[in-house]
Amino acid sequence: MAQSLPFQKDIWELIISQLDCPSLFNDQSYVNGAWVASASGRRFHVTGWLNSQPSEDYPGTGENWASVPENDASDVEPAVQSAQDAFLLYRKTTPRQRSQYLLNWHLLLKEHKNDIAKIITYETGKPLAESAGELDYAISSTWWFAGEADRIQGTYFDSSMPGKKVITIKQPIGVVAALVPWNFPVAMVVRKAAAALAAGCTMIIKPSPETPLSVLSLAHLATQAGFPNGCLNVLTTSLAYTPALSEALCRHALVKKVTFTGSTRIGKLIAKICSDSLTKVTLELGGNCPFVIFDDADLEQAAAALMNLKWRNSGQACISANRVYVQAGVYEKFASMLTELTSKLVVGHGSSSDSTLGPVTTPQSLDRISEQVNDAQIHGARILFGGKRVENTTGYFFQPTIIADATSEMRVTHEESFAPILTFYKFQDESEAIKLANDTPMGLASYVFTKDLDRAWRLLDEIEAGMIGLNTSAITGAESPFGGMKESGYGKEAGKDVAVEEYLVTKAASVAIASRL
Ligand SMILES: O=CCCC(=O)O
Repeated sequence: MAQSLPFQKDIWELIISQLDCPSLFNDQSYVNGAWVASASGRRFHVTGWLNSQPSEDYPGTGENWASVPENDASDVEPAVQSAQDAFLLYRKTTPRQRSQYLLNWHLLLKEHKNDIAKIITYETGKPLAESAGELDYAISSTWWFAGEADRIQGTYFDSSMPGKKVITIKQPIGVVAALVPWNFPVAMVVRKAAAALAAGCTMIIKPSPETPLSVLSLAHLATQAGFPNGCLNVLTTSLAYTPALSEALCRHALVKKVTFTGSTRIGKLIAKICSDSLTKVTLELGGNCPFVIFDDADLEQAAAALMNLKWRNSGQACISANRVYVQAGVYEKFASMLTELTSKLVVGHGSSSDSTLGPVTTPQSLDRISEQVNDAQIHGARILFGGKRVENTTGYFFQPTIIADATSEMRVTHEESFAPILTFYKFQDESEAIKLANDTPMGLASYVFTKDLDRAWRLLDEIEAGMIGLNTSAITGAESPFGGMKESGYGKEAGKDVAVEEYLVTKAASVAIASRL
Protein backbone atom coordinates (compact mmCIF):
# COMPACT_ATOMS: atom_id res chain seq x y z
CA MET A 1 0.00 0.00 0.00
CA ALA A 2 1.57 3.29 -1.04
CA GLN A 3 2.30 5.61 1.83
CA SER A 4 1.08 9.15 1.52
CA LEU A 5 3.13 11.90 3.07
CA PRO A 6 1.97 15.34 4.05
CA PHE A 7 3.21 18.04 1.74
CA GLN A 8 2.46 21.62 0.90
CA LYS A 9 -0.67 21.06 -1.15
CA ASP A 10 -0.84 24.73 -2.00
CA ILE A 11 2.70 24.63 -3.40
CA TRP A 12 2.02 21.45 -5.35
CA GLU A 13 -1.14 22.91 -6.81
CA LEU A 14 0.57 26.16 -7.61
CA ILE A 15 3.32 24.37 -9.50
CA ILE A 16 0.86 22.21 -11.40
CA SER A 17 -1.17 25.29 -12.28
CA GLN A 18 1.94 26.93 -13.72
CA LEU A 19 2.61 24.10 -16.18
CA ASP A 20 1.16 24.10 -19.68
CA CYS A 21 1.18 20.31 -19.50
CA PRO A 22 0.46 19.26 -15.88
CA SER A 23 0.78 15.55 -16.77
CA LEU A 24 4.56 16.11 -16.93
CA PHE A 25 4.57 16.36 -13.15
CA ASN A 26 4.55 12.80 -11.80
CA ASP A 27 5.33 11.49 -8.35
CA GLN A 28 5.80 7.74 -8.90
CA SER A 29 8.78 5.80 -10.19
CA TYR A 30 8.70 4.72 -13.82
CA VAL A 31 9.26 1.07 -14.70
CA ASN A 32 8.31 -0.73 -17.89
CA GLY A 33 6.30 2.25 -19.11
CA ALA A 34 4.15 2.41 -15.94
CA TRP A 35 4.07 4.66 -12.88
CA VAL A 36 4.87 2.49 -9.88
CA ALA A 37 5.24 2.70 -6.10
CA SER A 38 8.17 1.14 -4.23
CA ALA A 39 7.61 -2.46 -3.07
CA SER A 40 7.60 -1.29 0.54
CA GLY A 41 5.18 1.53 -0.24
CA ARG A 42 7.60 3.96 1.41
CA ARG A 43 7.99 7.46 0.03
CA PHE A 44 10.33 10.34 0.81
CA HIS A 45 9.91 14.07 0.77
CA VAL A 46 11.30 16.29 -1.91
CA THR A 47 11.87 19.04 0.53
CA GLY A 48 13.99 21.92 1.63
CA TRP A 49 15.46 22.42 -1.79
CA LEU A 50 13.26 25.24 -2.88
CA ASN A 51 15.66 27.71 -1.36
CA SER A 52 13.38 30.66 -1.39
CA GLN A 53 13.25 34.01 0.15
CA PRO A 54 9.88 34.13 1.89
CA SER A 55 7.59 36.12 -0.30
CA GLU A 56 3.93 36.32 -1.06
CA ASP A 57 4.52 35.76 -4.74
CA TYR A 58 6.78 32.84 -4.50
CA PRO A 59 5.89 29.51 -2.98
CA GLY A 60 9.18 27.99 -1.93
CA THR A 61 9.76 28.18 1.78
CA GLY A 62 11.80 25.03 2.19
CA GLU A 63 8.65 23.10 3.08
CA ASN A 64 7.82 19.59 1.86
CA TRP A 65 6.17 20.11 -1.47
CA ALA A 66 6.20 16.67 -3.06
CA SER A 67 7.05 13.09 -2.27
CA VAL A 68 8.20 10.23 -4.49
CA PRO A 69 8.84 6.51 -3.88
CA GLU A 70 11.72 5.55 -1.63
CA ASN A 71 12.92 2.51 -3.54
CA ASP A 72 15.45 0.15 -2.00
CA ALA A 73 17.49 -2.83 -3.16
CA SER A 74 14.36 -5.00 -3.38
CA ASP A 75 12.98 -2.74 -6.15
CA VAL A 76 15.97 -3.36 -8.39
CA GLU A 77 15.04 -6.83 -9.68
CA PRO A 78 11.76 -5.91 -11.44
CA ALA A 79 13.28 -2.78 -12.93
CA VAL A 80 16.34 -4.60 -14.28
CA GLN A 81 14.21 -7.46 -15.56
CA SER A 82 11.97 -5.06 -17.45
CA ALA A 83 15.01 -3.27 -18.89
CA GLN A 84 16.48 -6.64 -19.92
CA ASP A 85 13.24 -7.81 -21.57
CA ALA A 86 13.06 -4.49 -23.41
CA PHE A 87 16.74 -4.80 -24.39
CA LEU A 88 16.21 -8.18 -26.08
CA LEU A 89 13.69 -6.53 -28.42
CA TYR A 90 15.15 -3.03 -28.65
CA ARG A 91 18.61 -4.28 -29.67
CA LYS A 92 16.99 -5.64 -32.83
CA THR A 93 15.58 -2.27 -33.94
CA THR A 94 17.29 -0.68 -36.91
CA PRO A 95 19.62 2.26 -36.37
CA ARG A 96 17.19 4.40 -38.36
CA GLN A 97 14.34 3.46 -36.03
CA ARG A 98 16.38 4.40 -32.95
CA SER A 99 17.36 7.62 -34.63
CA GLN A 100 13.69 8.39 -35.26
CA TYR A 101 12.76 7.76 -31.61
CA LEU A 102 15.55 10.09 -30.53
CA LEU A 103 14.35 12.79 -32.90
CA ASN A 104 10.79 12.41 -31.59
CA TRP A 105 12.11 12.70 -28.02
CA HIS A 106 14.11 15.76 -29.08
CA LEU A 107 10.99 17.47 -30.43
CA LEU A 108 8.95 16.65 -27.32
CA LEU A 109 11.65 17.98 -24.99
CA LYS A 110 11.76 21.14 -27.08
CA GLU A 111 7.99 21.51 -26.99
CA HIS A 112 7.91 21.10 -23.20
CA LYS A 113 11.07 23.09 -22.54
CA ASN A 114 9.42 25.77 -20.41
CA ASP A 115 7.55 23.32 -18.21
CA ILE A 116 10.59 21.15 -17.56
CA ALA A 117 12.66 24.27 -16.91
CA LYS A 118 10.15 25.33 -14.25
CA ILE A 119 10.36 21.95 -12.54
CA ILE A 120 14.18 22.17 -12.50
CA THR A 121 13.99 25.64 -10.99
CA TYR A 122 11.63 24.50 -8.25
CA GLU A 123 13.88 21.55 -7.48
CA THR A 124 17.25 23.32 -7.54
CA GLY A 125 16.54 27.04 -7.18
CA LYS A 126 18.58 27.94 -10.28
CA PRO A 127 17.35 30.93 -12.33
CA LEU A 128 14.71 30.06 -14.90
CA ALA A 129 16.88 31.32 -17.75
CA GLU A 130 19.57 28.86 -16.66
CA SER A 131 17.06 26.02 -16.44
CA ALA A 132 15.88 26.85 -19.95
CA GLY A 133 19.54 26.90 -21.02
CA GLU A 134 19.92 23.45 -19.48
CA LEU A 135 17.09 22.20 -21.68
CA ASP A 136 18.81 23.63 -24.77
CA TYR A 137 21.97 21.88 -23.68
CA ALA A 138 20.07 18.61 -23.13
CA ILE A 139 18.40 18.63 -26.52
CA SER A 140 21.68 19.21 -28.27
CA SER A 141 22.35 15.61 -27.13
CA THR A 142 19.11 14.14 -28.49
CA TRP A 143 19.82 15.85 -31.81
CA TRP A 144 23.43 14.70 -31.92
CA PHE A 145 22.82 11.09 -30.88
CA ALA A 146 19.94 10.75 -33.35
CA GLY A 147 22.70 11.21 -35.94
CA GLU A 148 25.15 8.96 -34.12
CA ALA A 149 22.61 6.10 -34.01
CA ASP A 150 22.58 6.08 -37.78
CA ARG A 151 26.35 5.86 -38.09
CA ILE A 152 27.38 2.95 -35.83
CA GLN A 153 29.54 0.81 -38.06
CA GLY A 154 31.87 -2.14 -37.81
CA THR A 155 34.92 -2.56 -40.03
CA TYR A 156 36.31 -4.99 -42.59
CA PHE A 157 39.99 -5.41 -43.40
CA ASP A 158 42.67 -7.83 -44.58
CA SER A 159 44.39 -9.89 -41.92
CA SER A 160 48.18 -9.90 -41.57
CA MET A 161 47.92 -13.63 -42.26
CA PRO A 162 47.41 -14.84 -45.81
CA GLY A 163 43.93 -16.05 -46.77
CA LYS A 164 42.20 -14.23 -43.93
CA LYS A 165 39.88 -11.29 -43.51
CA VAL A 166 38.82 -9.65 -40.26
CA ILE A 167 35.50 -8.01 -39.57
CA THR A 168 34.47 -6.13 -36.44
CA ILE A 169 30.88 -6.20 -35.26
CA LYS A 170 29.47 -3.50 -32.96
CA GLN A 171 26.71 -4.53 -30.58
CA PRO A 172 24.90 -2.78 -27.71
CA ILE A 173 26.32 -3.83 -24.36
CA GLY A 174 22.99 -4.39 -22.57
CA VAL A 175 21.18 -2.85 -19.62
CA VAL A 176 22.79 0.35 -18.31
CA ALA A 177 22.47 1.87 -14.82
CA ALA A 178 22.82 5.67 -14.75
CA LEU A 179 23.55 7.33 -11.40
CA VAL A 180 23.07 11.03 -11.90
CA PRO A 181 23.59 14.28 -9.96
CA TRP A 182 21.31 17.17 -9.02
CA ASN A 183 23.27 20.06 -10.51
CA PHE A 184 22.15 19.54 -14.14
CA PRO A 185 19.49 16.88 -13.55
CA VAL A 186 18.10 16.94 -17.07
CA ALA A 187 21.20 17.61 -19.18
CA MET A 188 23.22 14.89 -17.45
CA VAL A 189 20.45 12.31 -17.87
CA VAL A 190 19.76 13.13 -21.50
CA ARG A 191 23.47 13.10 -22.42
CA LYS A 192 23.83 9.59 -21.00
CA ALA A 193 20.46 8.20 -22.09
CA ALA A 194 20.59 9.51 -25.66
CA ALA A 195 23.98 7.85 -26.23
CA ALA A 196 22.87 4.56 -24.67
CA LEU A 197 19.57 4.48 -26.56
CA ALA A 198 21.38 5.33 -29.82
CA ALA A 199 23.61 2.30 -29.25
CA GLY A 200 20.61 0.02 -28.68
CA CYS A 201 20.89 -0.25 -24.89
CA THR A 202 18.16 0.19 -22.31
CA MET A 203 18.61 2.14 -19.09
CA ILE A 204 17.62 2.46 -15.45
CA ILE A 205 18.16 5.95 -14.08
CA LYS A 206 18.59 6.64 -10.38
CA PRO A 207 18.11 10.39 -10.05
CA SER A 208 19.51 12.37 -7.19
CA PRO A 209 17.08 12.65 -4.22
CA GLU A 210 16.97 16.43 -4.76
CA THR A 211 15.79 16.28 -8.38
CA PRO A 212 13.58 13.26 -9.12
CA LEU A 213 10.64 15.15 -10.62
CA SER A 214 12.43 16.69 -13.59
CA VAL A 215 13.93 13.28 -14.43
CA LEU A 216 10.52 11.60 -14.24
CA SER A 217 9.18 14.09 -16.78
CA LEU A 218 11.84 12.94 -19.27
CA ALA A 219 10.86 9.29 -18.97
CA HIS A 220 7.24 10.10 -19.63
CA LEU A 221 8.19 11.94 -22.82
CA ALA A 222 10.51 9.11 -23.95
CA THR A 223 7.55 6.73 -24.01
CA GLN A 224 5.52 9.29 -25.95
CA ALA A 225 8.42 9.51 -28.40
CA GLY A 226 7.96 5.83 -29.21
CA PHE A 227 10.67 4.12 -27.16
CA PRO A 228 9.20 0.74 -26.19
CA ASN A 229 8.23 0.16 -22.56
CA GLY A 230 11.21 -0.74 -20.39
CA CYS A 231 13.76 1.17 -22.51
CA LEU A 232 14.01 4.03 -20.02
CA ASN A 233 13.18 3.42 -16.34
CA VAL A 234 13.51 5.70 -13.32
CA LEU A 235 13.96 4.43 -9.76
CA THR A 236 13.73 7.29 -7.28
CA THR A 237 15.09 7.12 -3.78
CA SER A 238 16.13 9.14 -0.74
CA LEU A 239 19.64 9.97 0.44
CA ALA A 240 19.35 7.21 3.06
CA TYR A 241 18.59 4.48 0.50
CA THR A 242 20.85 5.78 -2.29
CA PRO A 243 23.89 3.63 -1.35
CA ALA A 244 21.95 0.34 -1.12
CA LEU A 245 19.91 0.93 -4.26
CA SER A 246 22.94 2.05 -6.27
CA GLU A 247 25.02 -0.90 -5.11
CA ALA A 248 22.24 -3.35 -5.98
CA LEU A 249 22.08 -1.87 -9.48
CA CYS A 250 25.87 -2.03 -9.89
CA ARG A 251 26.00 -5.65 -8.70
CA HIS A 252 23.08 -6.98 -10.74
CA ALA A 253 24.30 -9.60 -13.20
CA LEU A 254 22.13 -8.19 -16.01
CA VAL A 255 23.48 -4.65 -15.62
CA LYS A 256 26.37 -4.57 -18.08
CA LYS A 257 27.34 -0.93 -17.80
CA VAL A 258 27.28 1.75 -15.10
CA THR A 259 27.59 5.43 -15.86
CA PHE A 260 28.07 7.84 -12.97
CA THR A 261 28.42 11.60 -12.63
CA GLY A 262 29.34 12.86 -9.17
CA SER A 263 32.15 13.10 -6.66
CA THR A 264 35.51 11.38 -6.95
CA ARG A 265 34.96 9.72 -3.57
CA ILE A 266 31.74 8.01 -4.68
CA GLY A 267 33.18 7.32 -8.14
CA LYS A 268 35.98 5.29 -6.57
CA LEU A 269 33.45 3.28 -4.54
CA ILE A 270 31.45 2.53 -7.67
CA ALA A 271 34.58 1.46 -9.54
CA LYS A 272 35.45 -0.90 -6.67
CA ILE A 273 31.98 -2.45 -6.59
CA CYS A 274 31.90 -2.87 -10.37
CA SER A 275 35.36 -4.43 -10.39
CA ASP A 276 33.94 -7.56 -8.70
CA SER A 277 32.04 -8.42 -11.86
CA LEU A 278 34.23 -6.36 -14.24
CA THR A 279 31.18 -4.33 -15.18
CA LYS A 280 32.14 -1.55 -17.58
CA VAL A 281 32.03 1.93 -15.98
CA THR A 282 32.08 5.55 -17.15
CA LEU A 283 33.03 8.01 -14.41
CA GLU A 284 32.52 11.78 -14.73
CA LEU A 285 33.94 13.02 -11.44
CA GLY A 286 35.15 16.14 -9.63
CA GLY A 287 36.95 19.08 -11.23
CA ASN A 288 38.94 21.68 -9.21
CA CYS A 289 39.56 23.35 -12.56
CA PRO A 290 42.25 26.02 -13.12
CA PHE A 291 41.58 29.19 -15.14
CA VAL A 292 44.86 30.81 -16.23
CA ILE A 293 45.16 34.40 -17.51
CA PHE A 294 48.45 35.62 -18.97
CA ASP A 295 49.59 39.26 -19.23
CA ASP A 296 49.01 39.19 -22.99
CA ALA A 297 45.38 37.98 -22.75
CA ASP A 298 42.40 40.00 -23.89
CA LEU A 299 41.18 40.85 -20.38
CA GLU A 300 37.66 41.80 -21.44
CA GLN A 301 37.31 38.45 -23.16
CA ALA A 302 38.71 36.58 -20.15
CA ALA A 303 36.47 38.48 -17.73
CA ALA A 304 33.30 37.77 -19.72
CA ALA A 305 34.23 34.10 -20.01
CA LEU A 306 34.94 33.82 -16.30
CA MET A 307 31.67 35.54 -15.34
CA ASN A 308 29.70 33.05 -17.45
CA LEU A 309 31.58 30.05 -16.17
CA LYS A 310 31.93 30.85 -12.49
CA TRP A 311 28.44 32.02 -11.62
CA ARG A 312 26.59 29.46 -13.77
CA ASN A 313 24.42 27.41 -11.41
CA SER A 314 26.04 29.29 -8.51
CA GLY A 315 29.36 27.60 -9.19
CA GLN A 316 27.81 24.14 -8.85
CA ALA A 317 29.29 22.64 -12.00
CA CYS A 318 32.12 20.15 -12.23
CA ILE A 319 33.77 22.23 -14.97
CA SER A 320 33.48 25.51 -13.07
CA ALA A 321 36.66 27.57 -12.49
CA ASN A 322 37.89 26.76 -9.00
CA ARG A 323 41.37 28.31 -9.05
CA VAL A 324 41.93 31.48 -11.07
CA TYR A 325 45.64 32.10 -11.76
CA VAL A 326 46.46 35.62 -13.00
CA GLN A 327 49.90 36.78 -14.14
CA ALA A 328 51.41 39.42 -11.87
CA GLY A 329 51.28 42.30 -14.41
CA VAL A 330 47.49 42.20 -14.74
CA TYR A 331 46.54 40.67 -11.40
CA GLU A 332 45.13 43.73 -9.60
CA LYS A 333 43.48 45.08 -12.73
CA PHE A 334 41.75 41.79 -13.54
CA ALA A 335 40.63 41.28 -9.94
CA SER A 336 38.98 44.73 -9.93
CA MET A 337 37.31 44.07 -13.29
CA LEU A 338 35.76 40.89 -11.89
CA THR A 339 34.74 42.58 -8.65
CA GLU A 340 32.98 45.33 -10.58
CA LEU A 341 31.13 42.86 -12.81
CA THR A 342 30.23 40.60 -9.88
CA SER A 343 28.71 43.50 -7.94
CA LYS A 344 26.02 43.68 -10.64
CA LEU A 345 24.74 40.16 -10.00
CA VAL A 346 21.26 39.91 -8.53
CA VAL A 347 21.00 37.15 -5.94
CA GLY A 348 17.53 35.64 -5.66
CA HIS A 349 15.37 32.66 -6.26
CA GLY A 350 15.32 31.28 -9.75
CA SER A 351 11.62 31.82 -10.22
CA SER A 352 12.12 35.58 -10.09
CA SER A 353 13.03 36.93 -13.52
CA ASP A 354 15.44 39.48 -11.96
CA SER A 355 17.69 36.86 -10.40
CA THR A 356 21.03 36.25 -12.05
CA LEU A 357 22.51 34.14 -9.25
CA GLY A 358 20.48 31.48 -7.51
CA PRO A 359 20.99 29.66 -4.22
CA VAL A 360 23.13 26.61 -3.65
CA THR A 361 21.03 23.48 -3.80
CA THR A 362 21.85 21.73 -0.54
CA PRO A 363 22.21 23.04 3.02
CA GLN A 364 25.46 21.09 3.44
CA SER A 365 27.02 23.30 0.75
CA LEU A 366 26.40 26.39 2.86
CA ASP A 367 28.45 25.00 5.74
CA ARG A 368 31.29 23.98 3.44
CA ILE A 369 31.45 27.40 1.76
CA SER A 370 31.54 29.26 5.08
CA GLU A 371 34.34 27.00 6.31
CA GLN A 372 36.37 27.48 3.12
CA VAL A 373 36.02 31.26 3.25
CA ASN A 374 36.97 31.39 6.96
CA ASP A 375 39.94 29.13 6.36
CA ALA A 376 41.14 31.35 3.49
CA GLN A 377 40.89 34.44 5.70
CA ILE A 378 42.78 32.76 8.52
CA HIS A 379 45.57 31.99 6.03
CA GLY A 380 45.82 35.61 4.90
CA ALA A 381 43.47 35.91 1.92
CA ARG A 382 41.67 39.17 1.12
CA ILE A 383 37.91 39.07 0.57
CA LEU A 384 37.24 41.45 -2.33
CA PHE A 385 33.51 40.78 -2.46
CA GLY A 386 30.85 38.91 -0.49
CA GLY A 387 32.06 36.27 1.90
CA LYS A 388 28.87 35.59 3.85
CA ARG A 389 25.48 33.91 3.76
CA VAL A 390 22.70 36.16 2.57
CA GLU A 391 20.81 37.28 5.67
CA ASN A 392 17.06 37.32 6.29
CA THR A 393 16.28 34.37 4.08
CA THR A 394 15.19 30.81 4.69
CA GLY A 395 16.86 29.75 1.46
CA TYR A 396 20.40 28.55 0.86
CA PHE A 397 21.83 31.78 -0.49
CA PHE A 398 25.50 32.70 -0.30
CA GLN A 399 26.86 36.01 -1.53
CA PRO A 400 28.96 35.73 -4.69
CA THR A 401 32.41 35.77 -3.13
CA ILE A 402 35.77 36.87 -4.47
CA ILE A 403 38.90 35.83 -2.60
CA ALA A 404 42.28 37.32 -3.54
CA ASP A 405 45.85 36.32 -2.69
CA ALA A 406 45.01 32.67 -2.20
CA THR A 407 47.82 30.20 -1.58
CA SER A 408 48.36 26.46 -1.65
CA GLU A 409 47.86 26.22 2.15
CA MET A 410 44.18 27.05 1.82
CA ARG A 411 41.32 24.55 1.64
CA VAL A 412 39.86 26.36 -1.39
CA THR A 413 42.95 25.35 -3.35
CA HIS A 414 42.58 21.63 -2.78
CA GLU A 415 38.82 21.19 -2.39
CA GLU A 416 36.40 21.68 -5.23
CA SER A 417 34.23 24.49 -3.83
CA PHE A 418 31.12 23.74 -5.94
CA ALA A 419 29.87 27.11 -4.78
CA PRO A 420 29.82 30.80 -5.74
CA ILE A 421 33.41 31.41 -4.65
CA LEU A 422 35.99 32.86 -7.04
CA THR A 423 39.58 32.53 -5.86
CA PHE A 424 42.52 34.51 -7.30
CA TYR A 425 46.18 33.43 -7.23
CA LYS A 426 49.14 35.42 -8.59
CA PHE A 427 51.82 33.81 -10.80
CA GLN A 428 55.00 35.13 -12.41
CA ASP A 429 55.73 33.09 -15.54
CA GLU A 430 54.54 30.30 -17.83
CA SER A 431 56.33 27.44 -16.14
CA GLU A 432 54.96 28.45 -12.75
CA ALA A 433 51.44 28.68 -14.23
CA ILE A 434 51.67 25.16 -15.67
CA LYS A 435 53.00 23.77 -12.40
CA LEU A 436 50.21 25.39 -10.37
CA ALA A 437 47.46 24.47 -12.80
CA ASN A 438 48.52 20.81 -12.78
CA ASP A 439 49.08 20.68 -9.02
CA THR A 440 45.94 18.67 -8.31
CA PRO A 441 44.89 15.03 -8.52
CA MET A 442 41.98 16.21 -10.70
CA GLY A 443 42.07 16.64 -14.46
CA LEU A 444 38.65 17.56 -15.77
CA ALA A 445 38.75 20.97 -17.48
CA SER A 446 41.25 23.82 -17.71
CA TYR A 447 40.99 27.28 -19.21
CA VAL A 448 43.84 29.33 -20.67
CA PHE A 449 43.75 32.93 -21.86
CA THR A 450 46.68 34.15 -23.97
CA LYS A 451 47.20 35.76 -27.37
CA ASP A 452 50.65 34.23 -27.80
CA LEU A 453 50.25 31.46 -30.36
CA ASP A 454 53.36 29.49 -29.43
CA ARG A 455 52.47 29.61 -25.76
CA ALA A 456 48.95 28.41 -26.58
CA TRP A 457 50.31 25.34 -28.35
CA ARG A 458 52.71 24.61 -25.50
CA LEU A 459 49.89 24.79 -22.97
CA LEU A 460 47.63 22.49 -24.97
CA ASP A 461 50.43 19.94 -24.63
CA GLU A 462 51.30 20.54 -21.00
CA ILE A 463 47.96 21.07 -19.25
CA GLU A 464 46.64 17.91 -17.61
CA ALA A 465 42.91 18.00 -18.31
CA GLY A 466 40.42 16.09 -20.40
CA MET A 467 38.98 19.35 -21.76
CA ILE A 468 40.73 22.68 -22.40
CA GLY A 469 39.20 26.05 -23.18
CA LEU A 470 41.64 28.27 -25.07
CA ASN A 471 40.40 31.88 -24.87
CA THR A 472 36.92 30.58 -24.10
CA SER A 473 35.03 29.04 -21.23
CA ALA A 474 32.30 27.55 -23.43
CA ILE A 475 33.85 24.12 -23.76
CA THR A 476 30.89 21.77 -23.75
CA GLY A 477 28.71 20.71 -26.65
CA ALA A 478 27.22 17.49 -27.91
CA GLU A 479 29.91 17.30 -30.61
CA SER A 480 32.84 17.63 -28.21
CA PRO A 481 34.03 14.65 -26.11
CA PHE A 482 33.24 15.35 -22.46
CA GLY A 483 35.34 13.67 -19.78
CA GLY A 484 38.37 13.96 -17.56
CA MET A 485 41.71 12.40 -16.79
CA LYS A 486 43.51 11.65 -13.49
CA GLU A 487 41.01 11.44 -10.60
CA SER A 488 38.34 13.22 -12.62
CA GLY A 489 37.43 9.85 -14.06
CA TYR A 490 37.44 8.01 -17.34
CA GLY A 491 35.22 7.46 -20.34
CA LYS A 492 33.65 10.03 -22.62
CA GLU A 493 30.20 11.48 -22.99
CA ALA A 494 29.35 13.47 -26.12
CA GLY A 495 31.52 13.62 -29.21
CA LYS A 496 31.71 11.63 -32.41
CA ASP A 497 31.96 7.84 -31.99
CA VAL A 498 33.56 7.93 -28.52
CA ALA A 499 30.37 8.47 -26.50
CA VAL A 500 28.32 5.77 -28.22
CA GLU A 501 31.35 3.46 -28.00
CA GLU A 502 30.93 3.49 -24.20
CA TYR A 503 27.70 1.51 -24.71
CA LEU A 504 28.97 -0.94 -27.35
CA VAL A 505 30.96 -4.13 -27.38
CA THR A 506 33.18 -4.88 -30.35
CA LYS A 507 33.42 -8.45 -31.58
CA ALA A 508 36.18 -9.37 -34.03
CA ALA A 509 35.56 -12.20 -36.46
CA SER A 510 38.48 -13.70 -38.38
CA VAL A 511 37.40 -15.34 -41.59
CA ALA A 512 39.53 -17.88 -43.45
CA ILE A 513 38.98 -17.93 -47.18
CA ALA A 514 39.88 -21.19 -48.88
CA SER A 515 41.94 -20.84 -52.00
CA ARG A 516 40.19 -21.95 -55.20
CA LEU A 517 42.99 -24.29 -56.07
O1 LIG B 1 28.71 19.43 -13.66
C1 LIG B 1 29.05 18.81 -14.63
C2 LIG B 1 28.58 19.00 -16.03
C3 LIG B 1 28.62 20.40 -16.47
C4 LIG B 1 28.46 20.53 -17.97
O2 LIG B 1 28.25 19.54 -18.70
O3 LIG B 1 28.57 21.65 -18.46
